[in-house]
Amino acid sequence: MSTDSPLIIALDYPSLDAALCMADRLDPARCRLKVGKELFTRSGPDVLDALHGRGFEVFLDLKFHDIPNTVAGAVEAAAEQGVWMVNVHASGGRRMMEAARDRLERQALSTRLIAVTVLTSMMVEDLAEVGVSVPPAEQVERLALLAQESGMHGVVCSAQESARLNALCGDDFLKVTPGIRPSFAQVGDQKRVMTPRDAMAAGSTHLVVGRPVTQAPEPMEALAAIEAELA
Ligand SMILES: O=c1ccn([C@@H]2O[C@H](COP(=O)(O)O)[C@@H](O)[C@H]2O)c(=O)[nH]1
Repeated sequence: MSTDSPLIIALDYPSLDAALCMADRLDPARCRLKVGKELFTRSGPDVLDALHGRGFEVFLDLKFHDIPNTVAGAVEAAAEQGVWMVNVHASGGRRMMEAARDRLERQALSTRLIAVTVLTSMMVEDLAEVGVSVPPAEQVERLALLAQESGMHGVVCSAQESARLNALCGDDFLKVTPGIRPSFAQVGDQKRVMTPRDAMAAGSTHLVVGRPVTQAPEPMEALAAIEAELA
C-alpha cells in the first residue's frame, strides 16, 4: 500500500518479534517503516517479507559504503527484495553512487535510491575529528549536490538543512530527515534536531521518527500527537 504520509517510523528493535509487535499496531495508510542495521542483521530479509505482507512500504536503511561494484550489488539485492527506498553514503563518492544508480536502471528496478550526507548525530567537532573542517550545513550542501549530480533521488540530512537544500536542489529532490524530536521527546544521541512541524515547514519531504514513538509509554498516542502537529 502506498501512503501520502511523510512519516517513516524507525523499527530499531533487537528481534523480529518485537519489530512485528510494533508494526501490528501501525497502519500502512498512515506511515512507512524503516528497517535499519540492528533489525536486519538479526532477522535478515524475513523482516522485509513480513512487513511487505502487512502492506507497508519499507525504507531499508543499511547505508551502504564500499567500492562501486560491491555497493551496486548490495543495492540491487535490496531492490530485488521489493523495498521502497534504500540508501548509500554520499561520502562513498560519485563513482560509487553512479554505479548503484546504473545497476537499478539496468535492472529496471524502481526503488528510490538516496544518499546519506552528514549523520544527524554529528556536530562541527565530530566532523573536525574525521578531517572535515567545515560546518555540517556546508558539508551537507556539498554532498547533496554531488548526490544529485550522481543521479540520487534525494538525500538523508537533518531538517535544519532542508530549506537550503530545497533552494539548491529543488522541491522534487527528496529530503529524508531523521533527528525529528517532538516537544515531548528526549533528544538522546541526536544533535541536529527539529520538531515535526518545523521540519515540514523547512521543506523536508519525509520525517524519520524512531524512539519518540517506539520508546514512548504509549506509542500510538505519541504517533497521534505527531500527526496532530502536522495536520
Ligand atoms: O543521519 C542519520 C541517518 C539515519 N538515522 C537513523 O534514523 C533513526 C532515528 O531514530 P530516532 O530514535 O528517532 O533517533 C535511526 O534508525 C537512525 O539509525 C539517523 O538518526 N540519522
